Amino acid sequence: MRRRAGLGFWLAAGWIGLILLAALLADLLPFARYDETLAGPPQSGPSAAHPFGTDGLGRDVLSRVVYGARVSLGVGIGAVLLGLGIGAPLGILAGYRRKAADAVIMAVNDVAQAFPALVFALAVVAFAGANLRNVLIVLGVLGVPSWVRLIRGATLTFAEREFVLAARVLGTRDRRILWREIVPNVAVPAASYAFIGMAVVVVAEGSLAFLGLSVQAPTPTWGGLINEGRTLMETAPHVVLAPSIAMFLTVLSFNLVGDRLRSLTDVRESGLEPVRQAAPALPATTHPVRDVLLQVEELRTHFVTPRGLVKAVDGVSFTLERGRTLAIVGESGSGKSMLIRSVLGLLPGTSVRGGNVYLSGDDLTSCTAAEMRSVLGPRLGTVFQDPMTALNPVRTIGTQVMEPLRVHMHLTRRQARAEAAELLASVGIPDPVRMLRRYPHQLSGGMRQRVTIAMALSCRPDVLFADEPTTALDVTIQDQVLRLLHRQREERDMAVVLVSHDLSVVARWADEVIVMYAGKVVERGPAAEVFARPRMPYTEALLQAAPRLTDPVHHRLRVIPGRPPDLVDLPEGCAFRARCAYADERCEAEAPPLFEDAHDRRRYACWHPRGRAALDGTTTAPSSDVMDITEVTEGADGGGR
Ligand SMILES: Nc1ncnc2c1ncn2[C@@H]1O[C@H](COP(=O)(O)OP(=O)(O)OP(=O)(O)O)[C@@H](O)[C@H]1O
Repeated sequence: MRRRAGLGFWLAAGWIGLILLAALLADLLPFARYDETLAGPPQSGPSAAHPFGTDGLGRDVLSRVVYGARVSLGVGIGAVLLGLGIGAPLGILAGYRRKAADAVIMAVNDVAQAFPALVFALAVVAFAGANLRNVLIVLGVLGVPSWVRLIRGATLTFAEREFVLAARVLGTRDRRILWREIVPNVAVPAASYAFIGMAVVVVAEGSLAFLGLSVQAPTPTWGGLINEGRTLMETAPHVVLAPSIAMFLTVLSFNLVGDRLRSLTDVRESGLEPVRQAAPALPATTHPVRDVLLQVEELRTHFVTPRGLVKAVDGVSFTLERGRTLAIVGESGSGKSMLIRSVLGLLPGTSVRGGNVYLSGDDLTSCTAAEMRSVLGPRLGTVFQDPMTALNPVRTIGTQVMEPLRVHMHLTRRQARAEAAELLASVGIPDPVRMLRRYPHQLSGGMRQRVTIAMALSCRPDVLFADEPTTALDVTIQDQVLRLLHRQREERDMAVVLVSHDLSVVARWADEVIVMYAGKVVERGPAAEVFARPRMPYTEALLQAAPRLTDPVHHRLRVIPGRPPDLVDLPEGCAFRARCAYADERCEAEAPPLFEDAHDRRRYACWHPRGRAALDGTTTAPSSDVMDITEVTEGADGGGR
C-alpha cells in the first residue's frame, strides 16, 4: 500500500489528519476563541495575528473554521458509525440468510430509500429541534439504506465464494463463517465507503447549517460560516472563502481516500507479483483395493425452476473403496459438480435431493446440519476448482490452514501452527513457516492449490473430493498437483473423487471412471478399460474429441455434433440419441437401462454398445446384439423400463 497509494492519497490523508488534529486540539491552539468579538478590526483581511482575517464582528476566522471542523467532522464520523451500526447487521442478515429475511429487509429498505433525504432531514430537524444530537441521528439514520444495500451486496458476493463453501465443507458453523470469512471481507468495502459516506454527511450537515437547521450560534459550523459570510462577499470575501475551501478540501479528501482504499484493497487491482515455486515430482504407484468407503444409491438432485424441473443428477449410484480414485467425466452441464455437492449435502436452497449416501455405513442423507458439520472436514475433504476463490483473500494462509485444526482437532494455537507448517511441507510448499504469514495473492496458482489441498487434508479425511482441481492452473503445474493428490492418497490411505474435463488426466490418475450425460451415468467401469474400449458412443465421442499430442499440427479437432439436451425437457428414449451416429427407432422409443457386462464389471446405458471392431478403426453397422449382458435396474431409466 505504501508503495502504490500515490501522492494524492497521502496528501488527502494528511489533510484529514491535520483537520482532525486541529479540531481535537482547538482549545490548545494559540488563537482567540471562536466567539471572542473584536479580537481584531472587523472585516480585516489576512494578517500575522489573524491568518484568515476577521469577520463582521471582528472574530478570528481561523478559530471559527477550526471550531467549525469539530461539528462538521463530529457529525460526519458519528453519523457514519450510526448508519453502519444499524445497516451492517441488517445487510449481513439479508445477504447471508436470504429468503424471507432478505425480502422483508430489502422491501423496507427500498421504501426508505425512496424518501428524498434532505427534505426528510429538514422536516425532522425543524420538528425535533436544531441541535447537534438531532442532526447526527437524522443524518445517521438516513444513511442506513445505503449501508444495508452495500453490505448486503458484499455479503452476497462473498457468501457465494468458494472459500465460504470451503469453510462449510470443513464443517464450520454459520456464526463462525460470518465472523471469520464474511465480516473481514465485507469490512474492506465498508471501510472505503465509510470515507465516502463521511463526505456525503459533511455536505449534508453543511446544507442544513446553511439553512440554519444545524447547531445554533454561537457554535460555528462550516455551513453556518458560509451562510454568515454570504452577506460580506463583496467587502470581505475571505470570510466565506475560508470555510468553503476547508469544506471543499475535506470532502474531496474523504472521497479520494475512500476511492483509493477500495482499489488498494482489491486484490485484483493490487498488481502484486505472485511467488513462483517449483515442486518435486513423484512417481505414480497403484494401491490395492480394500474396503468400501462411500456408497451412493439412486442419488437425485432436482431444481425447481420457473421453466420446470431441472434433473441435474438423476438416479446415480456408485461405490468407492479405500485407496482408489474415482473420476467423474462428462460435458459441461452434465451434472458432475452437482453430484459432488449432492454427496456432500452442499446444495443450493432451490434444490431437492433424493436417494442415499453412505459413508462407511453411516447414512449421510439422514444427517442433520450439525451432524454433517462433524463429517465435512474430518471425514470428507474438498478441493475446489479455483484456488484463488477458495481462499479468503484477507486472511493469512496460516489462519486458514489452522482453522480446521483448531475447530475439529481442538488443537491449541501453538499446536495448530506447528501442524499447519507440517501440512504445508507435506504438500510440497517450501519454507512453510514463512508461508504461513503470507496472503493468498502473494502465492502462485500452483502454491495456492497446494494450500487448499493441505486444508482439505488437515483433518485426515477418508474421502477427498477434487472438483476440477487443475482447471485454473497452467499445464506444468497441473501435473504436479495431480501427482500430489495421488501421493497423498497413497500416504493417507484415503479415496479420491476427481471431477475432470481432461480425459488424459482421468486416464492417467483414476482407477474407476463414471461418464455422465444429462444428469445420468451412461458408462462406468475401470478407467483403463473404459478408455481403451468405450462401450457407450458418447464416451467414444468424448475420447475422439480430446486433443492428443500425437495429432498432426493441422489436425482438425473432432467435436460431438449437436448440443446437450435441455434438462427441463428431456427427449423420450435415450438422451444422447439426437447426437449419436448409431441411434435407431429403439433409442427413440425406449431409454436404455444401465447394462452390466458379466465379464468385466463394465456398465453402460446403450442399446448399441461399441465393440472391439469399432476400436480397431473399422466402422461397424450399429448392432442390437449385445452378448453376455445382464440388465440391472439402476437410475430412473432402469426403473421405468
Ligand atoms: N441453482 C440451479 N438452478 C437450476 N439449475 C441448476 C442450478 N445449478 C446447476 N443447475 C443445472 O444443473 C446442471 C448440472 O450442473 P453442474 O454444475 O453439475 O454441471 P457440470 O457437469 O459440473 O458442469 P461444469 O463442468 O461446467 O462445471 C446444469 O445443467 C445446470 O444448468
